[in-house]
Amino acid sequence: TTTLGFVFKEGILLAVDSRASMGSFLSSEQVRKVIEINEYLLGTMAGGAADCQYWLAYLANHCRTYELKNGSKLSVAAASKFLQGILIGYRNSGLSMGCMIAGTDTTGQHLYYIDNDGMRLKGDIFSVGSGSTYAYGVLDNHYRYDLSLDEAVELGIRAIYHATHRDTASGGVVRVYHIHQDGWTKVHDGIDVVDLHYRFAQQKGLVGDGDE
Ligand SMILES: C#CCCCC(=O)N[C@@H](Cc1ccccc1)C(=O)N[C@@H](CC(C)C)B(O)O
Repeated sequence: TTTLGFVFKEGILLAVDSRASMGSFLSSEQVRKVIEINEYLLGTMAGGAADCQYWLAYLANHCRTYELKNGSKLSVAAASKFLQGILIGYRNSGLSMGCMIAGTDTTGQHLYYIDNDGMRLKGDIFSVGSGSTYAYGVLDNHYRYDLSLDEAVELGIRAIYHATHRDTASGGVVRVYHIHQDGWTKVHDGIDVVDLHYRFAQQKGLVGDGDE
């Protein structure tokens, strides 16, 4: 998996791949690694598919229950802290989860990283998953706070593409979400990384894919 998120002047950009694997076996190219917790919160998944799916759905349920009971929404900080509390409770029990919780609330847009150790970090740029080192190479090189939405989308796509090219556990399609003050918008629901490969190869003037 390669997932990434960064804060920029127009909000937060999230981009993920869609591959699931079990060792060298490719179990899916269509996983949805961004969970739409509600219209103002998104979660990303990396690590154990079952662990991520279950606990992010559990968080979504908690957010909805809280809203119905209290007539107000949980902040991004509170929602991410709730997940952290669960993972702390299951420390050393074998959960494998590297998640981001990103969203908008009355104080603006916020991005958190949470993992199975119970680590919770607020930040401006994260990449999580087996391909994250490759994505950071692209992100750390080209990130600017002042990116326009189109530039941010382009950067997210490129960073995920390069990670899927080098990391065998990442691949499939790229999904991109934009979080802004009114909630989130799905920008791309599945760009095939093979198409991106040949598009970028063309731009580089590589006729084939480099191994003629
Ligand atoms: C579909 C299916 C089976 C998925 C098995 C399964 O969880 N694979 C994991 C890798 C893993 C993790 C821990 C133990 C073993 C195997 C996987 O593909 N994780 C990706 C993200 C999830 C959300 C799809 B990514 O992190 O590579």
